[in-house]
Amino acid sequence: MIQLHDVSKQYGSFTALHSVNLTMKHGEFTAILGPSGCGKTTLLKLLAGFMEPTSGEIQMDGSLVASKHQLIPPEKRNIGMVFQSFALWPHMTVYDHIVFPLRHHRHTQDEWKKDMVARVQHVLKMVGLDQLFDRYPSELSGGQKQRVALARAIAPLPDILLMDEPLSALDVELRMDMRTEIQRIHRETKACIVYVTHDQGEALAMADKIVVMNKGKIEQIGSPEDIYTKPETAFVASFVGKCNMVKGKWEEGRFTPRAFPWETWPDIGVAESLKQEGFCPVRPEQWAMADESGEGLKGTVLSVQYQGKEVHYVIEVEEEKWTVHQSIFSRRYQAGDTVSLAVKAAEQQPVFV
Ligand SMILES: Nc1ncnc2c1ncn2[C@@H]1O[C@H](COP(=O)(O)OP(=O)(O)OP(=O)(O)O)[C@@H](O)[C@H]1O
Repeated sequence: MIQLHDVSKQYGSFTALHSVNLTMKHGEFTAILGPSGCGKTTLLKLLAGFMEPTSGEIQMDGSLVASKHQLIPPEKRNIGMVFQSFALWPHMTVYDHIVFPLRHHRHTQDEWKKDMVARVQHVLKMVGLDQLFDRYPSELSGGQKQRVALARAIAPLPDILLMDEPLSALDVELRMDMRTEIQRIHRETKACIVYVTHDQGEALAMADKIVVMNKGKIEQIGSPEDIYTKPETAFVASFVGKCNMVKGKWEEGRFTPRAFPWETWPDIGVAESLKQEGFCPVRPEQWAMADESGEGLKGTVLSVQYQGKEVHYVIEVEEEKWTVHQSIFSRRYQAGDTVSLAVKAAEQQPVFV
């Protein structure tokens, strides 16, 4: 188990992390999600032991590994690391890359030290590279290089696997394949994975737990479903999935939009904190859209995009622009049409609330 207690990190006078409290359990897949510059890599570097916090403490399995006065270096922690840039050694073959950590990682099991060839073969099979053991990095594709980096990190079976945007250098299709691969490796190794990304799709698809960060602070911690369906702050609502933040007033479990005081909407699972701020976050797929004679708020279609399974509309409602997704089987509208928008009742919502 990893525990961060009130961890802050300053670079000179700039505070990159503000009093972070976080627990990551054995075998848990945690995604650290946030925009560029929010402090994700700083958090990962602290977990790896590349630097010490300015204040606060980090514990691993109950032992103090980092504080202002103490720092257990990376090689003494049972961790593996995978970076966006692969960081492979050009003069070493695939085989050499996997043997290296087995020789040097102080937590490698004795059994594997005795028969490293067998362990390398096993790990290369896990990542689908057993046929390419004698290739050099220059003879591999981007996806294969990332698999080598992954195999090198998991070979000594670390307790903790730290991954910093490991898929961002790969093309879209390969990224999808590698997501499945990483999930399988997680199941097989049962490592505690800390996965840094700014890609919400990646975090929602893979993680057991998502930590959403903004400006060096944690905004929300929760399961992918919780983060998506019950965002607690306006930032989380709009960063994780496109959310329309409708302003208004909550009274007796119903919401009245400020611009349309004659309307009231049901509670579709809105967090208390957002109710207090006077927001109703509505996901693009939570709108029911009808023609201008229908019930609800009136708006004008600004743009229409066909997306295969859905049609994405931007609707102008009282000078605000809202995003609305409708199934391709629903009635189609054109730019310039007047439409009616209502929030679907909870039982009609396409997502769990
Ligand atoms: N060594 C440093 N000295 C000064 N400021 C730094 C240093 N390293 C990072 N920062 C600043 O700290 C903040 C957090 O940086 P960090 O690299 O942790 O962000 P990030 O969320 O990983 O961003 P990205 O997704 O762009 O990699 C940024 O504003 C960055 O400019």
